[in-house]
Amino acid sequence: MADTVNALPHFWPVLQALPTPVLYKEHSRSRILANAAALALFNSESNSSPGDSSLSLADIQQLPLYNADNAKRYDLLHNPLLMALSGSEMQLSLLVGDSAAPDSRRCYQLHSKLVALSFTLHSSVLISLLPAAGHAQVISGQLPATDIAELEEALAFDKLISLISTELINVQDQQLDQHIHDALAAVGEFCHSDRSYVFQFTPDYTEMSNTHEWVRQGISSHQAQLQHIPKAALPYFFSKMAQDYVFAVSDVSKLPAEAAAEQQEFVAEDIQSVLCCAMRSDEELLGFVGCDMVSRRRDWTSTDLRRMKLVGDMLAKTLQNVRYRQSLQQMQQQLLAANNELTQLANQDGLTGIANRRQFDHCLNNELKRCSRNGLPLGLILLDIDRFKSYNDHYGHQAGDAALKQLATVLQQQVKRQGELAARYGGEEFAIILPGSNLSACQQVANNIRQQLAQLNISHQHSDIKSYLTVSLGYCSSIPSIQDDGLQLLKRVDAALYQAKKSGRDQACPAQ
Ligand SMILES: Nc1nc2c(ncn2[C@@H]2O[C@H](COP(=O)(O)OP(=O)(O)OP(=O)(O)O)[C@@H](O)[C@H]2O)c(=O)[nH]1
Repeated sequence: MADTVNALPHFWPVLQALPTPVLYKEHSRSRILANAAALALFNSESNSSPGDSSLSLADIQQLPLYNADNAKRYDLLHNPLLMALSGSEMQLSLLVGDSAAPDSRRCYQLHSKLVALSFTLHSSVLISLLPAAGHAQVISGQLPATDIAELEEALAFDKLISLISTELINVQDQQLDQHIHDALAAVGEFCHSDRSYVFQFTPDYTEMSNTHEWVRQGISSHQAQLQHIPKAALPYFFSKMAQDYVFAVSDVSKLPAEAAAEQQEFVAEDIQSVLCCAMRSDEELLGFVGCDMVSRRRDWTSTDLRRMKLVGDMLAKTLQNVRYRQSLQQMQQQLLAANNELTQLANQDGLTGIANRRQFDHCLNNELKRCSRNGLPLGLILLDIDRFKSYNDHYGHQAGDAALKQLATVLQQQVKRQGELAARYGGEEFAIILPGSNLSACQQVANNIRQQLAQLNISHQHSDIKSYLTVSLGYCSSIPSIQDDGLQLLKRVDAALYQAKKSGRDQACPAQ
């Protein structure tokens, strides 16, 4: 993944070195950073690899946290770390430690705060655990009645889903995979399944691929083999999914005869029970989310179904959002490219391809202001082909067009520096803007143009000037004042061009 995604906040080394366990979670990221003291505290329960300073939501859920007042283990619904990570500011005592050895549990004071350390729009959460003096008195709690337990479990699941969906609402494209993985891990842990996964269908519903997977420790993964599975390989599954949007099998050995291919696949993956729910958005079947039981069989209940459907709906909306966003971005890029093309067309002369009058006016205005601000001279050359009417008359309009293009190429070669522009001013008249050029530099450019045109030797046997095509040029240069406008400058350079014509053509005259 890109460095920017994994990059640690700049203040992290400070928190990392603190002797106090600290957790830090940025609003827009699923990752929960844990400093060395926190990793040491949670080490035995965390799945994090050595050297990794982050924990997942699933890691946090597994931590053995106990209420300091009654020594009861916190369930998911009341887990203070999860509550703090979802944005509740709090301060409370809790016990952390071994479930088998109550005496080894240590008491911590949990402080959580919403902070804006990373200058993002959204707050981040900073949690610290200060060791508290002594153990709280352990009170043996009573087991809750079954219906309360069920209610609590249902509430806990809803809380978990709301936590995950909050993460998914703001998910950035490059974080999507991590978030889906976190969601699958949380669902897998919560539903006590051995695998949980997401498959996506191709838009024509002829193939499916296992795009995301979570597996319990010790359970084998089959994701690599479950890519591009054609409809023909698992016809029963594909038709069930398209028809019912659910595939729930409590005992795979009891699948009907027409599901022989599916049964063979389930046996190969050691699956005893399987539950899959469609991910649908706007009636489109995007894929499905599912879970497997490997270590034991399980009779799926309506609650299991409801939960899996909830997760499927949530992931479908997320995937669809990402797709919308991607197609919107694509459309924006196409619009931008079309816009650029239009702007270019609007500023280009159709015949010669150099700047047109519109771009010339715009550029002259800008350069006048820029040179006036910086006290720089602004040079301007105006030129006109000599005896072009007779050229057209004798050689034809098409040959005239070709000559205009050749001249434009010569002019374009003169402009190299930033702000310089060669343009077709109109008809057979051209202009060059030369910011920063004094009168002698302009004269130099004008002479270059005459020389290069002479070298091209575009035959004009009907000219009374030379036997080839020539141009007359007027040029001027001055440091513009703030009141100067382009019109005054053009009048001066036009008068110089008129002078060049009057003096016999094929020459360059400076403005007075
Ligand atoms: N082939 C072609 N000719 C053009 C184009 N635009 C203008 N012209 C021609 O340019 C010629 C300009 O002629 P005039 O303004 O009479 O000037 P001239 O014959 O060049 O003579 P002087 O400028 O006095 O040397 C006209 O015949 C126009 O038709 C164009 O896009 N293509």
